[in-house]
Amino acid sequence: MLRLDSLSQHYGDQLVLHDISLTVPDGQLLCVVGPSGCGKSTLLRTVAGLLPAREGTITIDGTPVTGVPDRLAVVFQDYGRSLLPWLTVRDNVALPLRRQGLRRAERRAEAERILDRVGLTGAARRHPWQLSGGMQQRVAIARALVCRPSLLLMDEPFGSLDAQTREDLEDLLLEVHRTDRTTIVFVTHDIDESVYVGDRVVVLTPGPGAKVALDLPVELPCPRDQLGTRGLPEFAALRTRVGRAVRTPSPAVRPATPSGGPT
Ligand SMILES: Nc1ncnc2c1ncn2[C@@H]1O[C@H](COP(=O)(O)OP(=O)(O)OP(=O)(O)O)[C@@H](O)[C@H]1O
Repeated sequence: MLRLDSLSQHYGDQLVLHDISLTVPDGQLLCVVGPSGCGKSTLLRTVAGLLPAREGTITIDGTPVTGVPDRLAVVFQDYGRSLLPWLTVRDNVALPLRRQGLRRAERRAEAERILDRVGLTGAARRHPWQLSGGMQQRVAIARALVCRPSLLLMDEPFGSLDAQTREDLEDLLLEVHRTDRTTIVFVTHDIDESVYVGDRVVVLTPGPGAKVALDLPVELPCPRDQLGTRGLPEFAALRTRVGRAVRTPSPAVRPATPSGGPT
């Protein structure tokens, strides 16, 4: 379980996040949305242990986050810079396995297994620059999954992809999540995307000093379907609530209880 207690964050004297408390139960896919510049990426960087919390605490299964936690993986929007161009796709994906002491053949076999899973069978020997943007982001997702993370942080991972590729990768993410039940914190500025992929959507107020404006369970039927789910009246109602919260921030609300598990 990921838990944020009264978390505040600053850059120098600039207050970015103020008094954020959230509990994310194991296996939940939590989406975080909010106006540009409110501090969504800062929140993820703090949870990832890349920035020390200025005030408050973050714990994972009761252990305080004081550096980059074990079994954490992060996927960023900028796949072009996160993959190493001189390595093959397979070796990019296998890279995190070096720390686990596996032999090269074992690392490669595991990487190929994950590549099959993300729909990149046959791409193992190519280089990232020989792939489309969507394929490169699939490689980045495969690399994040190869160590079987217990917590996956995603920072606008599909933000620079075209609409069709984005939908394909949203469905890939949902499929992976349905199978692995990894806890995922997914930052997006896309309100529809947050409702489509999330078990729960948290909206932050504009900064400085962003707080939780809305904490909303998403109780849409699973498995989700791009046309069917987005056509549901419940989807439209949730999207409207999230959209209103993004545009007209309401006073901070109490966080959802841990019992609000995955749908
Ligand atoms: N390394 C940094 N040093 C100083 N200020 C920073 C740094 N990174 C971000 N900021 C500032 O902190 C605030 C929050 O930035 P952050 O990137 O977390 O917001 P965001 O909600 O993810 O934005 P966007 O939706 O546009 O990606 C902004 O005012 C930004 O300018």
